[in-house]
Amino acid sequence: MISLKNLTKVYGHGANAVTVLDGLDVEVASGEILAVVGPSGAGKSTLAQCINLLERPTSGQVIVNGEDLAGLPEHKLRVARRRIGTVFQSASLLSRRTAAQNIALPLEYLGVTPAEAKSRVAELLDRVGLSHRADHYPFELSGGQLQRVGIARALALRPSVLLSDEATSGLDPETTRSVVALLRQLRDDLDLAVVFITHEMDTVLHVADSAARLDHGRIAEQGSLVDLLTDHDSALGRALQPHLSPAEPGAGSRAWYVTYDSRTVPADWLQLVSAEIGEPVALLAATIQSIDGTSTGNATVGLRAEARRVQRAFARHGLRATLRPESGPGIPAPSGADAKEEGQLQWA
Ligand SMILES: Nc1ncnc2c1ncn2[C@@H]1O[C@H](COP(=O)(O)OP(=O)(O)OP(=O)(O)O)[C@@H](O)[C@H]1O
Repeated sequence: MISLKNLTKVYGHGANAVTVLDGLDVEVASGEILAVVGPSGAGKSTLAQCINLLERPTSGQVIVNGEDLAGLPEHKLRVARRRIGTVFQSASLLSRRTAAQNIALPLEYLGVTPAEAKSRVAELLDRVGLSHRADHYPFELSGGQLQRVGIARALALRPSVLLSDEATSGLDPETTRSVVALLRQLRDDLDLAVVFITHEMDTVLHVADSAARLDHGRIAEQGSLVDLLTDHDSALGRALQPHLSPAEPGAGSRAWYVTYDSRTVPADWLQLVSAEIGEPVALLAATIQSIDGTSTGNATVGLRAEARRVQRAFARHGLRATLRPESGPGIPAPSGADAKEEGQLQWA
């Protein structure tokens, strides 16, 4: 497991000081993949460098298996760093070495005997599905294969933490899927704590168990994927949902944005809500996925019924509905009790 406590990184001094990471508290258990997302300049690369101690944090702790690595003197840090394997965006392999020789590098630095290194490399190549490419040079490998070699090399010294710094960025969707599947397999087989830093939101849904959003050097939000996706008010949860372009509601109907607000939404909620409100629910857009066996998702639906009735019906089945702001124009304004109620509603 890895935990970051009050992790802070300041570049420069005095009037030129820039606080790039500002008191981060993050914990990743063994067997968990945490995705860290955030816009450009949020501090993701700096975080990666502080986690693998290529940069010393200005203050705070990087605790791996109970020991604070950030506080270690340089000579001890070299050894302690082995507990964290890093996979970079481009696998950065040595071009004159074969896949097997690249994977062997960390073992050579450590002074492992050639026989031991050979057997460990063979085991790692097998783990990443590249035994048949052992003697190939980087220029003979595809982007996905290069990343697999990078992953094998990162695992050579049996780390307990794997740091993936934009490791799937720039790969095509199919290759990304296969690298993601490999990371999940390794997480399970080796009980790794994985920190997966990315700017690609759609990859997060496929790879992570939990996610944290970094913004201006602070953790703006974090939680398990299911919690984030079933939290109607979570900006990160909403950003993780695939982007949809809903159809227009019919004349006289209003568009409602509906999210799964519980882990126990019945599969036939559409029929149930429709029966309860007493009118057919028009489905304008929807995305539903299963995360760890829990259904999550959102839908945009069109309904004529008055607001409170709609919200109650959805809430009874573990869903939360808010009127979409764009449903206003062209749609008759609510009157009477409806208008009063809707003044109290939160726009999606
Ligand atoms: N060595 C440095 N000295 C001063 N400022 C730095 C240094 N390294 C990074 N920064 C600043 O820290 C902030 C965060 O940079 P960082 O590269 O960590 O962000 P990022 O989230 O990885 O961005 P991107 O997704 O564009 O790579 C930026 O404002 C950057 O200018």
